[in-house]
Formats: sequence, C-alpha cells, structure tokens
Amino acid sequence: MEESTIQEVVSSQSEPAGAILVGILLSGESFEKLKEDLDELESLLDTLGVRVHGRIVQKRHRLTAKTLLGTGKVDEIKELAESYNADWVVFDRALSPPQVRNLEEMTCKSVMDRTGVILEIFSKHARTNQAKTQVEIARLEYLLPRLTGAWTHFQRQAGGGVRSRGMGEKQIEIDRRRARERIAKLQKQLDQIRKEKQTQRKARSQELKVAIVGYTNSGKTTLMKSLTRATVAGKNELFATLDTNIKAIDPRTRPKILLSDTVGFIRNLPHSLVESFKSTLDEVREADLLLHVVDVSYHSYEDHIRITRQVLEEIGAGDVPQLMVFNKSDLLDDPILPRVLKAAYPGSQTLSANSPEEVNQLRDHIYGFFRKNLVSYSVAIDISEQTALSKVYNNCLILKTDYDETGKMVFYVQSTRATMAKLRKYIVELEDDESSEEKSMEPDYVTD
Ligand SMILES: Nc1nc2c(ncn2[C@@H]2O[C@H](COP(=O)(O)OP(=O)(O)OP(=O)(O)O)[C@@H](O)[C@H]2O)c(=O)[nH]1
Ligand SMILES: [Mg+2]
Repeated sequence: MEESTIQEVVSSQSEPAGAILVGILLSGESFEKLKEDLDELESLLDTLGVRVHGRIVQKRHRLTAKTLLGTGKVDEIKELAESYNADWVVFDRALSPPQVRNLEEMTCKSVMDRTGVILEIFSKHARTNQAKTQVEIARLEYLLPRLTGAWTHFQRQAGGGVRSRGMGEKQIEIDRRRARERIAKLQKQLDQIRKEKQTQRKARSQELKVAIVGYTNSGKTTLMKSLTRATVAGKNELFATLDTNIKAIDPRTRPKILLSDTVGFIRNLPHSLVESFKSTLDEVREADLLLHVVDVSYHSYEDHIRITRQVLEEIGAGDVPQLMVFNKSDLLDDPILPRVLKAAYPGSQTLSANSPEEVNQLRDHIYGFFRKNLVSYSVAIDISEQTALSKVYNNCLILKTDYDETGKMVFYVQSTRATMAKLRKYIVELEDDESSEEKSMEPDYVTD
C-alpha cells in the first residue's frame, strides 16, 4: 500500500508545513481545559515540524454528524487556512472517516485528528523492530476504515496537489484486504518478538525491576540517565522514547536493580496504540516498582497523574506499587508546593532530575523500598559448586562470609525470595526478617 505521512510532506517543502487547529467546546466543558488540550496538540505538531498558524474554537450544543461543526464555521476554517496557506486542518476531537472526507472536500485541505497526529509521531520516532512493528499495526488499524479517504489523500500528495478521487470500490476492497493481510503478518512477527523478550525477562527473574512511567515529556529519560549515571539524554520532544531501555541502577548493587525507561503516556492515547504497545509495556506490568514521574512545573499536573494511572490500569499494571516522583522542581516558583505534595502523596519525592544530590536521595529511597522485601539467611556451599556460588555473588547482598567445619563457605546474605528459592538446598539458617541487620544494598566500597 502506498503511504505518505505528514513528515514526508514537511521534508518535501522548503517552508515548514502549517496547520490550523480546531477545538470544539460543548456545553458544560471548560474553556481552560480546551485551551490546554490545544496547547498540547500544538506541541505534538511542533514535534512533527508543523507550525500552527491559528486556532478556531466553536461553542456548540451538539456535534454535527457530517462535519462536527456547522457549515458557516467550516467556511471560516477554510478561509483562515487559505489566508495562511496552511496545509493541514487538525481537529482536537476524534473524526470519523466520513467526517474527514466531508471536511477535506469542504476546506480543500488535508484534515487530521489528534489520533492521526500521535500516530505520525510514533511512526517517526520508532527505532527498533518491535516499535516499528507495533506502530505499523496501529497505523494500519487506524487507516483501515478510512481507506477511501486515506487513499485519495495519499494519491493527492503523491500527485503533487492534484485532487484525484474515486479509486473505485474494487481498488478499495483490494487495499483493505491487503491491509488486513499485512496486519496479520505483522501481528505474527510481534508475537515472535514478544516471546523472545519474555525469554530475556525470564533470565532476569532474580533481579529487581523498576519501571519509569509517566506522561510524555515529564523527564523519564533524563531521570533514567541521572539514576544510572548514563549518557542517554532526554529530548524536549513529545514521545522521544518509544522503545524500552533497560539498565542496572548500579551494576555493583546486589540484588541487581534494573531500571527501564519506556514510552510516555498522553490523554486520549489511541486505543490501537495502547493495544499494540502492550508488548513494550510488559516491562511495566512485570515490574516490582514503578517510578511515576510527573512534571510538576505543569500547572495541571494532576490531570497527567490521573491519565497515567488510567493507562496503567488499562495495561494491567494498576496494582504495581508506585513511587511518585515530582520532577522539574527547579522550575517551580511556589516554595510551598513540595510540602503540599509530600502531604498529599505520602512517600513521594520532589526533585529535579538534573540535581545529583536529589537523585541520590531517590536512589536510596528505591533501595529502602526493596530492602524491606529482602529475606536474610545463610547458605553453606562447597567451592566446587560454581553455579550456586555465582548465584550468591551475582544475586545476593553478602553481609558476611565464613567457613564451616567441613570447609564449605558460609555466606550470610540478603536476597529476593526468588533467589532464595534457587538456593534452598544450601540454606543452613533462615533469619527472622525483623532482626536482620539494616544494610545498604550497595557494597561498602561504593562512595558517592
Ligand atoms: N528544568 C528541568 N528540565 C527537565 C528536568 N527533567 C527533564 N527535563 C527536560 O524535559 C524535557 C523532556 O525530558 P525527557 O527526559 O526526554 O522526558 P520523557 O519523559 O523521557 O519524554 P518522552 O520520552 O517524550 O515521553 C527535556 O528537554 C529535558 O531536558 C528537570 O528536572 N528540570
Ligand atoms: Mg523519554
């Protein structure tokens, strides 16, 4: 199937592509909220390199089936788009395939909705095979019912502005069938990738897993970088990260704590995207702890929290413990807010991902969370038992070593229950959790 996307249009022109935004305010809805939604839509378009020339907002009692808006308003949109020579008219509401067609005919412009814009960003940012496959499935599913409109739309772009219409029902049927076949093929590939990832996760089953989640652009990648002292930089772009990146917080820590950074969330995240990104989000569902990162410099940060929690529920990660991290505190001009947040979200931490001291506190916080769940016990292992010994060295925090009367090495350790189960036959003593010595999960030589 022939495809053309916003960014292709952008790159084929010397001037940045332009758009007019359209928002609709129904009775009972807040204007402030709509303004925020339109600001966000503008950032999304900015990520695609599309400049917004103007906005049109209409108050309505109900939405019109044919075009959402009244004909007078559609004429106004057409005029505004023409006066700025804008290529796109972008609606903040979901448009049905016939609505897109009608609006395109009436405005003589390309019409998109928010879901279409998000899908474009995802396909622009997908890097790995897994992300690319997931995005392609979501796009095809989005396009499938729109194929009549989409086809003429693609033809028009390919033909350099000539409006060609009516590919004929037969052609549309062929395209739909091809799209369905392609989806089935991609789904099979995705299942295969998912199986491989599951095997990799199984190999990490004795390690502790922390997943960083949150609204897009909240600072997840930046925090990941600071927590692991790595060099992956965050980007001021929406959906800069689409693939899951996994790294140990500190490779010397035992048990090892793995941190994963993943795709951000947004309001009205297209359902097909959530569905197809489920395999990327397996990492989140199977985590022992979530770091829920919130950009607290954004005034409606509570909306972002609510939306993130909704998506977590939707992907089956609603029950994983969450540690709230209020980020970008350096941008706050309200000195009271950190205290308010602490009271409203007990156990939360307010910080700047760029402050090493505050990030160190967060790291300790994470260690503290896991320390509570570790079990203390001692094992006696003969030095010929290499597999068991490497399990101890790789997965346990060793508090003390000794030898017993038979010459076996005795380790006083703390580990996860999963590791303890693997070392069961070597256990000589199981300590009461409460009486176990409080000890850092980092070895003594770690000084920061
Ligand atoms: N001032 C300030 N900026 C920050 C902080 N943390 C992150 N940023 C900036 O916020 C922007 C987004 O950061 P990222 O780390 O890419 O955000 P993300 O959550 O990974 O975003 P996506 O992957 O797009 O969902 C970047 O420009 C960062 O430099 C912070 O604590 N203070
Ligand atoms: Mg990121």
